[in-house]
Amino acid sequence: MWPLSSDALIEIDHVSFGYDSSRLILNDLSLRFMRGKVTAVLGNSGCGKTTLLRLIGGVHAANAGRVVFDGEVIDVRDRAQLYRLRRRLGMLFQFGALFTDLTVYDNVAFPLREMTDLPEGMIHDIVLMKLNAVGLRGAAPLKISEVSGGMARRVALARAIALDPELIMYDEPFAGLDLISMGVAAKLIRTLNDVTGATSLVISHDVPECMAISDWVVLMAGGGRLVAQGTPEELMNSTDPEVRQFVRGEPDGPVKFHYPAPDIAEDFGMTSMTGLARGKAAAGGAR
Ligand SMILES: Nc1ncnc2c1ncn2[C@@H]1O[C@H](COP(=O)(O)OP(=O)(O)OP(=O)(O)O)[C@@H](O)[C@H]1O
Repeated sequence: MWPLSSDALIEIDHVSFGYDSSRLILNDLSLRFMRGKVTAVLGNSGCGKTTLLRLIGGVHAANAGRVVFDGEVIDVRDRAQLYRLRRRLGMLFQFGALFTDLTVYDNVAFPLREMTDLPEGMIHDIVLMKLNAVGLRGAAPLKISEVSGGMARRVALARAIALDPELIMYDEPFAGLDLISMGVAAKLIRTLNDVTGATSLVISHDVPECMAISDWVVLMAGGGRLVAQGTPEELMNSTDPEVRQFVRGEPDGPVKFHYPAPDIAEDFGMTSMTGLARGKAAAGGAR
């Protein structure tokens, strides 16, 4: 069911965007991210998922259309508005982007010290509370260089929620994690969303994890094209060949293995190939 606009914290309204004029990355894209929900944006590498997060964060301006945050159209030229909106937003980057020389504690304290005038005593309590929420209160004195990749991801999550954001954006939160750490991270995203009442936006390639924790799933393809959206159940049960191929990770389907290329015979200088040879070459994968 297409969500109502009043329930949306973020609205992407007919947005087109390209880093340069020669190629559109997002093409007339319209989406809504609902308050209090976990929405996953899935799609192949390069389809524009991170770009979409950048537009929501006001890093880039849309060439056409509007990005609306809680009823306010984001205007990247309005520094005061951007500062205000970014205060309401927590971002978990692909590889954590932590300060490796600082302790776990100081990493989480960083945004509180930078963005607020809270006394150290209060910062101490908030940091330990956030670390407790991700199960790492005991790791507070460790340096980032001393913790595992999965733990570092959880520290980054504690830091992302330090200022109690209304919107938490996760860029590839499961990348590079082993299966157990992946399950822990996925469960944490869901739990933190529900406990804090935040709205979460997860971009990822990991279909099973996203299906397990999301209320709504958006599937994008190259050129920022929206393939489908719906509940995880709706997408898992979809009969659309493109959706099926993606959610089931099938190698064959409408999404081609080969990047567009000239005819194989032409590339190998075999323009006079027999019909049989052509058939063999095609069976070899030139789909
Ligand atoms: N700063 C930039 N300048 C120019 N082109 C860029 C820039 N950032 C991304 N792109 C291009 O925009 C396209 C979309 O990139 P984007 O990172 O949004 O995709 P993605 O879906 O997040 O990919 P992935 O899943 O691999 O992270 C890609 O073709 C990429 O090369």
